[in-house]
Amino acid sequence: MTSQNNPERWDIFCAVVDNYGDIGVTWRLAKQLSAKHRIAITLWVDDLKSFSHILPALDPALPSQIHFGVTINQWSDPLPILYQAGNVLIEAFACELPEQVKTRLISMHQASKLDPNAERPPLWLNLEYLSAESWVEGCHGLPSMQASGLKKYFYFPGFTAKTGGLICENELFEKRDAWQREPQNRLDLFSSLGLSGITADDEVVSVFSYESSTLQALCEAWQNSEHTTHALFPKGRSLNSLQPILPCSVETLTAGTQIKLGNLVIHILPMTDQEGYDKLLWSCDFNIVRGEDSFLRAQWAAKPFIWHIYAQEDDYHLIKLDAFMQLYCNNLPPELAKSWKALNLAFNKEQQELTVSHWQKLNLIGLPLLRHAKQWPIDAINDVDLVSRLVQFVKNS
Ligand SMILES: Cc1cn([C@H]2C[C@H](O)[C@@H](COP(=O)(O)OP(=O)(O)O[C@H]3O[C@@H](C)[C@H](O)[C@@H](O)[C@H]3O)O2)c(=O)[nH]c1=O
Repeated sequence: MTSQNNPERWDIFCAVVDNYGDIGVTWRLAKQLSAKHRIAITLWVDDLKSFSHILPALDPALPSQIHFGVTINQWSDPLPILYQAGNVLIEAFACELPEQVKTRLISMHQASKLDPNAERPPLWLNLEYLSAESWVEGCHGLPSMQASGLKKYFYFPGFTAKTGGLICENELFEKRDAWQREPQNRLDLFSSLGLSGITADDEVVSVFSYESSTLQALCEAWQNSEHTTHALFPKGRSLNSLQPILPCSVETLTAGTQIKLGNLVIHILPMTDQEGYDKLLWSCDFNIVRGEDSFLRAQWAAKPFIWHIYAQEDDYHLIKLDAFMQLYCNNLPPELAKSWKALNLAFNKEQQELTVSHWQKLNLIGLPLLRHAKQWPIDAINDVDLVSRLVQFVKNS
């Protein structure tokens, strides 16, 4: 089936490695291609159960269903639904395509070599992970010749004009600004999430990170600080690090639970859909985020943040962290840049005391950082978002 105004049909394949990032990014991509460009998108996902955590309306038992105009198919072996080649085929993050799909691509390729009128295979792209490293510009868009003679192109998201860009929906910033202009919105959101006792003057921090001993250190600092801090933790990995300071076992915590420790109130959040999570980021004073998608959404939220980067072998993630921090801090006053970088580095290296001391310094210089956080999305988008660049890339290929 194709969409009303656009005859194109694209397939996206996503294997959920662990966590929610792979499906989080591909789901945003699929929704935007469908909504903005009216392309008929089929998203094939191998783990619908994980997907349902960020799309609660999804029924993991169904082999095929439609949400936000996107057809979502179960990817199991063999595929429960016949793969019918469209115009474009995206494999997310180098996932290994199903045999049936590869066989189909090869037979289409061979047929089109013999007969110029035969249907051509779809344009095949591999969507890569986001990185701010400079080599990305040189690799974005390069083809790789497969043994079958087919070409696969590497599509690299990135922060500069020569990369594939960043996923950002139309009018996202206008919607965010309208939300943030009205202070009641955040209070209404908090109460709709079952959070009570948050007043307009309280500091609110969201925490969606991996396990880290620095979380305990930060919580202890908030506990002893002079003002009230509300720390919002979606049920998940970051909570494991708080066990030593919790009065009960982490396993018994459910959404809505509140734990008061001195001037700190820890709230356990339900996981919401992505639109709900965006609003949460817009509503907090500070966000601790991770991985790829929440990291980008924290930037679009125009609020200061710590990025807990996904750990890689030989500490390669620290190189990626540094590349991003250089870029993010380009237009920041040197002292502030130093402080924000030091905080992020200390958090990622699990240096507890340093994290706390840099956090405390950051509070003193909070306002310029907030101003920077507001300007950054406008600079980072570099005129055109990822989906627009991707559609153009496909047209030019
Ligand atoms: C907390 C929360 C998150 N989310 C979404 C936001 C994101 O789309 C997604 C989380 O994804 P990330 O922030 O990328 O973090 P992650 O740690 O879950 O994913 C990671 O997975 C690894 C396998 C990848 O290699 C990493 O690069 C990274 O993407 O969950 C919700 O929709 N609702 C929620 O309540």
